[in-house]
Parts: sequence; structure tokens; C-alpha cells
Amino acid sequence: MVSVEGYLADVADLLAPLIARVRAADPELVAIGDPALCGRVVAEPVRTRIPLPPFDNSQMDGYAVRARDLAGASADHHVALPIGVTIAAGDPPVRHVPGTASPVMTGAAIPLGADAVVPVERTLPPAFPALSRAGDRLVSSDITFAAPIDLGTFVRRAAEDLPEGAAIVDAGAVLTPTRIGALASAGVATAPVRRRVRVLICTTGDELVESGALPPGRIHDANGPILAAMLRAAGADVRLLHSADRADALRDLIAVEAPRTDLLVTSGGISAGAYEVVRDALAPLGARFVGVAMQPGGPQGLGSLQLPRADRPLPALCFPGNPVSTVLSASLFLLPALRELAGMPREASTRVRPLATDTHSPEHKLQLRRGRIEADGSVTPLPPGSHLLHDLAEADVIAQIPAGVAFAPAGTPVTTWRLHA
Ligand SMILES: Nc1nc2c(c(=O)[nH]1)N[C@H]1C(S)=C(S)[C@@H](COP(=O)(O)OP(=O)(O)OC[C@H]3O[C@@H](n4cnc5c(N)ncnc54)[C@H](O)[C@@H]3O)O[C@H]1N2
Ligand code: MOO
Repeated sequence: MVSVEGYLADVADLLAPLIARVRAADPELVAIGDPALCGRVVAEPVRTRIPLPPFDNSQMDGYAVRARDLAGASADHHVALPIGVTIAAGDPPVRHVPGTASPVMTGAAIPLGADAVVPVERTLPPAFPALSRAGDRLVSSDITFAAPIDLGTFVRRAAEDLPEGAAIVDAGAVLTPTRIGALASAGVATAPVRRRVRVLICTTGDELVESGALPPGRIHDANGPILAAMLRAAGADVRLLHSADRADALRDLIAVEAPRTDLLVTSGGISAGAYEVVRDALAPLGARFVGVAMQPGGPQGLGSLQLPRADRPLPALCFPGNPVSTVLSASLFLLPALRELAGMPREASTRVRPLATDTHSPEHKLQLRRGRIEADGSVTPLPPGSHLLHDLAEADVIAQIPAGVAFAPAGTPVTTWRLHA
């Protein structure tokens, strides 16, 4: 039996060339409007070709003025200015006539020559009169001001968010909705993102049925959908296939899929049964199968598969078939690397909590025990069976009881982590 630490090191060696290859791959260009862009990792800096904002514009609905034209205004000494040209958002910039007040709407270009905006509610009357659009001059009415204004008030300056040529996003940044918004505001049509790891998940087991009615002795495939969802959430590009329990069928399937696969993940078929399809198919290609000192998830397999006619070996991780074992194997051995490649924190955050009840554990193995968090913060272990998937789905945390512990009394502090964080 190998230790969890030893096996983690073997997995790291297996995945290192894959990680380097994915990092060095040419970026993919994904359209800004593509729903699959959110969460992708930027491959190279994207610079803005325009300043942001692109031009000086008004922060308020009001009147653009020259501040010096209102220098003498006060509550006792009102200053009236003729209404000048009107500019709405989207109108091209116009020239401000000195000594006038140009009606401007929020987002409209500041008329050239004006240097401050007085919000409409601070003028007399505090609402716009009937105005004509875009460049038409209304000479007939005045607007009155009862206070001076500082230069630049309510003017949103060109480039104050980002100057032309600056990076909107840097290499390695994860594309969040707001970063996608920043790219869009700079007029960027496509983002260069890191290629995702292409994972082929291959379930095995002639007992499996996808959904619907169950013939006697058969069960529904749970591991395929679980693994696909877990790996996609960790940023992988996942394909899910099922192989019949025949070594030649599995090998043929892998050979066909290998050219567009970075990593093979299998579930089931690796322990001590008479029909261990994954073991039988992959051992001759270079995979090795071991017992890892953990429970669940003891049976494990890994290897760089040498496939006939392939130009490079295909790394493979083989997880045990029991659903809870598969989930915890993926959590421990695969998700950290995928998450790191996808710009996410490698590990789930952990917290030490006291056990709520006395707990037995296999003495020489790390036990990963589903648990429910109690109101006082302690954790009640749930039954350990590795087929109890619903229990796993409803558990709050996984509690780690380390190798070397056969019995942990209530109150023993244990490290816990959330599966669904
Ligand atoms: N004599 C021994 N028997 C077993 C040992 C052992 O050491 N000696 N280890 C047990 C442990 S621990 C585990 S875990 C399993 C691992 O076995 P396999 O990886 O070979 O998995 P299978 O036998 O194919 O399946 C195990 C179990 O899981 C169900 N299963 C498989 N795939 C799916 C799926 N996609 N969705 C839902 N359920 C699935 C399958 O029907 C079996 O019930 O071996 C123990 N036996
Ligand atoms: O390792 Mo098995 O994973 O105990 O059920």
C-alpha cells in the first residue's frame, strides 16, 4: 500500500508535462458575447486601443458652462446665462459658446470650451425648459445660477479609467463578468484565453444505464455526470463516454479519442474482481494499479499510456467505481491541478472542527468522512459506505481522520473542507 503523500507526488509527476503543454499552447480567441467566456483564463495582456472614457463627458443632466462665467454667482447675486447648444448622449461634440449654458445630458460629450457641469436641479428653474437637440441654439431663454462652480465639476475625464494602450486585463487573469464588461467597453471583440485541459471521462461497467427504467441487476450511471460536472467546474473541457466491459473495446475507444484528449479519467474496473476492464485494458499500455492508504478511494491507477501510432503518451488517472470513492479521488488527485490551470485557488479552504461523536477509523489509512456541521460548529460523521452518494450530496464537509488514528473520541479536532465550495 502506498501513502497518500507518495501517490500525490506520483500524480504530480504524471500531470507536470500536461500542465506545461497546456500553458504553452496557442491561445484560443473567444468572442466577448460567448456565454462560455466567463471563467476562462486570459492568455496574454489585452490592451485598450482607445482611452476610457473615450472623451470628456457629463456626469449629470445639467448645463455645461465655463466656470469663470459663474464666478460672481451667489444666493444674493444670481447670474443668468442664455441657453446654448443642447447635447444628448451620442451626439457628436460641439463647440461651447462662451457666456452661455449648454444643456448636457449624462454621458454627453462636454461641449468644447466648457469646463464644468451644473446639475439641472441646482439651477433656476430646476428643470429643463423645452429644448431642441444637437446644435440648435435657443436664444430666447436664459437659465439662472445662484452659486459659483469649481473647474471640472461633474466632468468625467477622457482616459481617467484607463489610458490608451494600457492593459485592460493581464495574462493569468480570470475573466469575471466585470472584466468582460471592461473589455467590451474598450470595443474588444474577442479575448485570447488559455486553452482548457481536454479531459476524456470514460465510465465502465456493464451494469450501467444512463437513465429511465432499470432492467434487473442494473444501476444508473452516477459517476459520469458527477465527474463531468466537477471537472467542468474546475475549468476543464470535458467529454464523457462509456465503454463496454471489454478491454479491446476500451482500448479502441481510447485510441480513437486520444488525438483530441490531454488526459484520460476512468471510473471503475480497477480492483480485485474477475472483470476489471480498466486494469486489463490499460496495464499493458503502461498504467499501474495500486492501493493507496485512504478510505474511501483505496484502489487507484495511473500511467502515461503508450498508444500505438500516437505521437505522445496519454496520461491517465483511473478512479475506483464506488461513487463516493470516485468523487473523493477526483477531489484529492485531480481537481487541484485543474483549478490551478483555470486560475482558481488550488485547494478548498480547510477549517478545524471538533468531532461531535466518538468515531472509529481504519488505523493505517487516511479516512475522508462525510460530515454534518452542528449548530455549535462541531461535525457529526455520517456512515462511511462508499456507495452512499445521497449522503455525500447532502453532507456539509469532508472530515479528515489521519492515518495512525483508530479511534477519535468526541471533541477531537479534525481538519474539514467543503466539497461544494
Ligand atoms: N475483493 C475486493 N473487492 C473490492 C476491493 C478489494 O480491495 N478487494 N475494493 C473495494 C473498493 S474499496 C472499491 S472502491 C471498489 C473499487 O472497484 P472498481 O474500481 O473495480 O469498481 P467497480 O467494481 O467497477 O465498481 C464498484 C462499485 O461502483 C459501482 N459503479 C461503478 N461505476 C459506476 C458509475 N459510473 N455510476 C454509479 N456506480 C458505479 C459499481 O456498480 C459497483 O457497485 O472495489 C471494492 N471491491
Ligand atoms: O476505496 Mo473504496 O473506495 O473504500 O469504497
